[in-house]
Amino acid sequence: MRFLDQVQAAMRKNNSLLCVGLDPLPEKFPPHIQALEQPILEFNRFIIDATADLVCAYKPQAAHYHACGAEDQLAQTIEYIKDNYPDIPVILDSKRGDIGSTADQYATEAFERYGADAITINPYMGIDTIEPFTRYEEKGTIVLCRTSNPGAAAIQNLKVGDDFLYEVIARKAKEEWNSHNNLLLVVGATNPEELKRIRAITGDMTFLVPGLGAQGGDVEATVKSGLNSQGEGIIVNSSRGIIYAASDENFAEAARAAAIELRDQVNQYR
Ligand SMILES: O=C(O)c1cc(=O)[nH]c(=O)n1[C@@H]1O[C@H](COP(=O)(O)O)[C@@H](O)[C@H]1O
Repeated sequence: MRFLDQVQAAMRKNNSLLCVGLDPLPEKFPPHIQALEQPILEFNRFIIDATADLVCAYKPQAAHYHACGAEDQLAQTIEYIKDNYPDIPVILDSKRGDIGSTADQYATEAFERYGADAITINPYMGIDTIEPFTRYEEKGTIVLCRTSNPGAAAIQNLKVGDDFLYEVIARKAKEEWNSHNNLLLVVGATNPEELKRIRAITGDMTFLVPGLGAQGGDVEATVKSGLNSQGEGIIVNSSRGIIYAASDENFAEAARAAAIELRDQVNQYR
């Protein structure tokens, strides 16, 4: 099934626009998990089992695995989701971007080595660096448009003629880069005004919206600015706010409670 169909089916089945980010930091795990041979995999399994009926996607963040040499646990985490919760798509967040021949390798890594259903990429280098991902028609390619971080505006809100740079990206994504109908955009929840402008440019395109929870994005403003005409079109991510809701032996129950709370807050404004 194509990524966009998968994510929409999961949104409807679980009545949820929530994506849980799997951003492991072993020092934040409860001691009994830290002591295990594969702590990241075990931690992720608990989080996944506790939240799989509450989400429309999972998003492992690649640097959190690469930094501690845990690529095998990233692969096993994705395998675990595929084996146990095949209806929930996996977004590999690695924000790739390089010349075409190198991008080919990044696409092979994400989609074939890890079996991810979608990847985040950086569009800075242009169409020939995006195409190696979008040519995997069943997969989702999620392009950074207006990111959630404090420094984003200094670049992404530069004026290009009458438009902001992020608006140029949004327009190109819709009109030039989406020939396989499998492109999405990253738009941070910390910027509801920008989210509204990008929605106006892109029609019903789907966005990955990180920045709620730890980064302080406003749920009501995010949902009201981001929804498409179907009352969907946003995959709302929270990582730390859910997976580190508690760091004692009840961490999985706490993660579940935090996921329910955010899912319900989002649904309240749909
Ligand atoms: O592409 C992303 O996922 C992303 C884009 C963006 O603009 N801002 C952003 O925070 N992210 C990622 O989303 C996650 C947010 O984590 P929390 O702030 O803990 O919810 C991290 O994995 C970030 O790398």
